[in-house]
Amino acid sequence: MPVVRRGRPHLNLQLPLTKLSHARPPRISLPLPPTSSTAAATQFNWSSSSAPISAADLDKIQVLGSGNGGTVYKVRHKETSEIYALKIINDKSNSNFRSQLDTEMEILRRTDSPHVVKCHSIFQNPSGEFGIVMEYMDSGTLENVLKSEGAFSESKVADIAKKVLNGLHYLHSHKIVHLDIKPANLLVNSKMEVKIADFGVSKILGRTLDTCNSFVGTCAYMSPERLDSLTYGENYDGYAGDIWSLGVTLMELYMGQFPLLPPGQTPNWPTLMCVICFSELPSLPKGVSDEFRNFIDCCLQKESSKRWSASKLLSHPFICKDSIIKEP
Ligand SMILES: Nc1ncnc2c1ncn2[C@@H]1O[C@H](COP(=O)(O)OP(=O)(O)OP(=O)(O)O)[C@@H](O)[C@H]1O
Repeated sequence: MPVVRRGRPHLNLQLPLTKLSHARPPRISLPLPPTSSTAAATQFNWSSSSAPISAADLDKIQVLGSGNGGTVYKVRHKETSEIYALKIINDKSNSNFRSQLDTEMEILRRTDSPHVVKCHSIFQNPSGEFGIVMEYMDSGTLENVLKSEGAFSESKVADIAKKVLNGLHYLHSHKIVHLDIKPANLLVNSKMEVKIADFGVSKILGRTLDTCNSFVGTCAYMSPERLDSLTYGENYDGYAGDIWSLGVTLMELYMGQFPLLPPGQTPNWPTLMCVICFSELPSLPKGVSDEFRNFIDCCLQKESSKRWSASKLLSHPFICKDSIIKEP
């Protein structure tokens, strides 16, 4: 793969528009079961062992990273020696923050898919901090793998696409929209499993055809209808928004750099807006298969209704063509 990852722009943009802040979103009404009280969040446990995991059961080994939501540690269970990732979140006692945190925890509680990072337990410390005990993904994020190993081959991108699409199909069929699909939110392990993580801005929709109106997520991966609410209106199809973000993500994995801007160009709001909403999108370089090119076209349709759904994309020849592309 000749593409070298050069001058990748910083993608977590700080925008002057309050609507596009990467911070947790404004309060949203969600059709959640009655679990949003602190008592409900105090202790949840999914592990097969009967005893719930709490902070006292875990030794911190190292910090894995920190984001807007909190700090993630690699931890070891004192009794079983099992390794987990523990996300510690301070309850900021802010209703918007708390509402979205409840959603994130509710999604983690509800989901059980090999393509979504597994949550084993959620607890709350007496100090008010929340702890989310997740499966540990030992190769980190796809963003980090890209940084350290460079661009992926087409067949690897197809494999990743299939895994992420399975995860999105699972989420979408459970009426969950992720809203922040990007390499930094896709975790990998040494078995080459790829799992969707970080539901910090996600939503649970009441009905399949519900639309979204939250303006959070990482804007470089946002679809035209999310970026340009003046033209497209305030409501959008969050499912189709996730498919757009997947298309940008897969192009980035193949090209080794953020694909919608020339190498080295720092993304800023007007440039992204021009490229994503008003210009012809940059395409994949020469040499890729027709199936790959067509797959990306199906994801990056500017009109959201023309984008393929996750379930339809799972039958696209790019995903089902193991026999066509062979690793050298
Ligand atoms: N289950 C996990 N296994 C291994 N590493 C993880 C796991 N979850 C998170 N990490 C690491 O911790 C980092 C921080 O994750 P976190 O979800 O808190 O924030 P983020 O995605 O970077 O930011 P934000 O929440 O602001 O979007 C990730 O970038 C990743 O490197």
